[in-house]
Amino acid sequence: ILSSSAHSHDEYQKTADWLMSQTKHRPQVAIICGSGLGMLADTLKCQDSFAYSDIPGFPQSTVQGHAGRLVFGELKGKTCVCMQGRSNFPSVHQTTFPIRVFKLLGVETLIVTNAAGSLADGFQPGDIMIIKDHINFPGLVGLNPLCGLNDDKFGPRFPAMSGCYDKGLRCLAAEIAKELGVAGFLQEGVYAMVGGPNFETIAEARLLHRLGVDAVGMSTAPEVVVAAHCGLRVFGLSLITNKVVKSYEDTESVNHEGVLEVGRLRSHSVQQLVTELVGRMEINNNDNINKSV
Ligand SMILES: O=P(O)(O)O[C@@H]1C[C@H](O)[C@@H](CO)O1
Ligand code: HPA
Repeated sequence: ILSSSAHSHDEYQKTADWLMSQTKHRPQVAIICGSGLGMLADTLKCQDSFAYSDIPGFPQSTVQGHAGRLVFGELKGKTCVCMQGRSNFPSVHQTTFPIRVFKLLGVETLIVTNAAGSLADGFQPGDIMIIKDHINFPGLVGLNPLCGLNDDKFGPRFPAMSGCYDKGLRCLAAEIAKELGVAGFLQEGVYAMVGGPNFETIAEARLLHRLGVDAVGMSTAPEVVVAAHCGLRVFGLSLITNKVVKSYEDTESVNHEGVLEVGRLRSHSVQQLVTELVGRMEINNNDNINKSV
């Protein structure tokens, strides 16, 4: 993360141009599939898919449980691009590189999903949390993808982040969850990104709990910051895969395999929820390719 350096506008444009030369799809919605949630990409119709390693300039997936493919296709009548796997730990600039490429492709809405541990007392493993807001701990201490020279073509130097998780989409998702019969394990709350890769100590977990964090993970906030900066509408879901250990009496401990296992158990519901949301969300005409940037 510390060795990050910003990309030039041309680098994003080159990758976007390459993708537009390889696929006829012009996506309106981009979906980042977190750990164990990558199957959504397999359900896209009329797919064109690309290994990250074949896409000029694209960061590689480094997290176990993440496939490392960019998949274009149709979902419920909307053109989507899915990241099947994210790269959590190279640098914040590399991690967020795809977001600006999506903007240049004409995407207007970003959906992010992740696996997270819960701090909130009422949350259980298997719950799905609509992200209401986030605390970007790495960002607060300067590990922020917007650090460095600002690219005014994407957005302002000092962007607002209040309201960066779209309220309309959050309400729509809650309605859909009721209809799908999954409202019983739907939550809404604050996601905190920590730097990882180690899971929290008990003292850290207690601190996060006292700060009002409902769920903690090691991703998502940088992508959302870059998306909000360039004017994308954002919706986020955390799949709660474990309770974060907050007591010295507790003998359980978290591990990544357990995170992936719960991810797999609930992935179908997350997939259904995202699919319906994409189907029902309103999209402005897909005519913003290269307009505001
Ligand atoms: O991409 P996500 O955030 O789902 O990746 C998972 C959750 C944590 O960030 C990390 C450790 O389990 O992997
Ligand atoms: O407990 C956790 N802590 C941090 N990241 C996570 N990702 C899944 N579970 C966790």
